[in-house]
Amino acid sequence: MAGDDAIPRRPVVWTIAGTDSGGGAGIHADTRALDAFGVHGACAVAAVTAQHSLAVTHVEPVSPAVLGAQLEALAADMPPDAIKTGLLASVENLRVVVAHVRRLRARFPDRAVPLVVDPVFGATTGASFADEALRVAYREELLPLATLATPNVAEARALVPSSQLLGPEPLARAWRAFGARAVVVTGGDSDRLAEEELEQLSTARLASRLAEIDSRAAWAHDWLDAEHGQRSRGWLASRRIETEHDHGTGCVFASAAAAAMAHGFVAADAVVLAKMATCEGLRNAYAAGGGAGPVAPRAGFATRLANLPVLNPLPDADSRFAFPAMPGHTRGLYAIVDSSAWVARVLAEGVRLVQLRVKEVPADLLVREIRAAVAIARAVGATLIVNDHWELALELGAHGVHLGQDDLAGADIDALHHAGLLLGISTHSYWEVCRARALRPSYIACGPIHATTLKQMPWIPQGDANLAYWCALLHDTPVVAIGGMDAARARDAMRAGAWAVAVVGAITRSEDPRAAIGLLQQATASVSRAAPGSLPAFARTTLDGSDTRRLA
Ligand SMILES: Cc1ncc(COP(=O)(O)OP(=O)(O)O)c(N)n1
Ligand SMILES: Cc1ncsc1CCOP(=O)(O)O
Repeated sequence: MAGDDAIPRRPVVWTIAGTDSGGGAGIHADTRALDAFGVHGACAVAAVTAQHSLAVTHVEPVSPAVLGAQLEALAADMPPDAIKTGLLASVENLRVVVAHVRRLRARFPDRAVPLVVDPVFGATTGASFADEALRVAYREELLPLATLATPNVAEARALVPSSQLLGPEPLARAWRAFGARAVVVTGGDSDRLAEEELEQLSTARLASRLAEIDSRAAWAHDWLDAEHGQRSRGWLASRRIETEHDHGTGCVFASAAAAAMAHGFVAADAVVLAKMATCEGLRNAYAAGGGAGPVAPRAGFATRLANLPVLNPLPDADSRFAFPAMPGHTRGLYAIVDSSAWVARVLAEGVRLVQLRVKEVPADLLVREIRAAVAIARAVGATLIVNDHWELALELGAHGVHLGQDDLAGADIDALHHAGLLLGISTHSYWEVCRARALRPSYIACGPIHATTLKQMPWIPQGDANLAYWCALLHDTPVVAIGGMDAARARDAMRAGAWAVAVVGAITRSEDPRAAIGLLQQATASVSRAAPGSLPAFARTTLDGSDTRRLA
């Protein structure tokens, strides 16, 4: 039957996994996660299990012919926007999946057909689902096709020889070497004191090590290692949700990531959304049977700030930073200019938040420019932010620093914090927002909101809907909107909830900068935020993960 044009087509996700007679894990958990993302879940049963909340009593793979028939039926009418594999239970079934993924990718060369591999080698209740032959087949045949693999620490170790003492970081590296494009090792915070370590610790060190373990235990950590033009690596941490009902957590997490990929997100962003959905699922988990009840994700998971993880290079989730709040007079127009002369010009028009963004000038000129800009801004009580050059900003007395994601690793965040500088950080997507939030900056810049001609960027413009979403989600941090702004767009951005609107070209490339500044000031002054009517359930992707050309 032809589709109704008024009803949007939902992305299709195939889950190829096992049934759970108890309704907690496997395909049942997958379906709950897929529903929460508004995708259509189709399923191919690879194995049937008899289980309840306390034990698995029987596991039987379906025949390769039965699995193949289901996949062929799906391929004929509802080809996938993403695939997730769970319990496959036999080498033969794994090979059926491999053949189908290869065939689909050959049939749709223009899209990635993302594959999320959730290796199910055993149940939390103790049953083993995999022998050595199946583990080898995962390593050699399925993982080389994976867009994302989501093992827990035990599963990750099961494929890596002599890995019993390896932590999530080297394990993820090893799995990427097997061919998985991105890996998240879940539950990587099982930071128990190993006996060897116990023997070596002095009494004084033991107390602080135990305190460290205790504070980490309040957080659930997963190690992310992904690449999509940029490398995103680090500990994704969210506050642990106390519940005994966590059956199906791994299935929900992996299916949620597949659903996010079906919406076009790259792996790093998909993993953040998956963690948010899993957190929501744990909040909403319930009892069914005598053991752990099922995790129950639901729509709206990505609108709750408490579900948003932070992304840190170290597994210490409690940020030791809290950068100063933006002064009240910085609300509204944020001019970005490339010389101290321009700083003087915009401040003369009444602008009170200005960024000096100077690229590629000799070091002595840079020092002169920053020093002059600081003096001009201080003379009129305006706030001067320096882009990139954090050491000079510190040394020469700027009010703050703006850093891009690529600048974060090289900057001495402790020194900036200690000196009481304002800190702004650029973000363009979920994982970047998580990384920025780990530092509790003074503001988070979201961009590009509209297409910009200032520089080439890989990101799809976010638009006002994303901006409104970010402003609502990040309600504890001022959001600065940037990218392709003019007066009308600046007003819309303020209505969407932005603290300030950053503008480059509409000022510095204007034929009449004075008039342009006047219009921008009017547009950003005392605009009240629109009532949050229909905010999106989650932000639209800014890096199209379904586009194989970008991923290559
Ligand atoms: C307010 C604001 N937002 C974003 C940027 C961009 O910074 P960055 O990502 O470091 O890119 P460059 O400006 O260095 O090209 C900014 N400067 N200011
Ligand atoms: C640096 C930067 N980061 C995101 S968009 C952008 C460019 C903003 O310039 P313009 O206001 O001219 O579009």
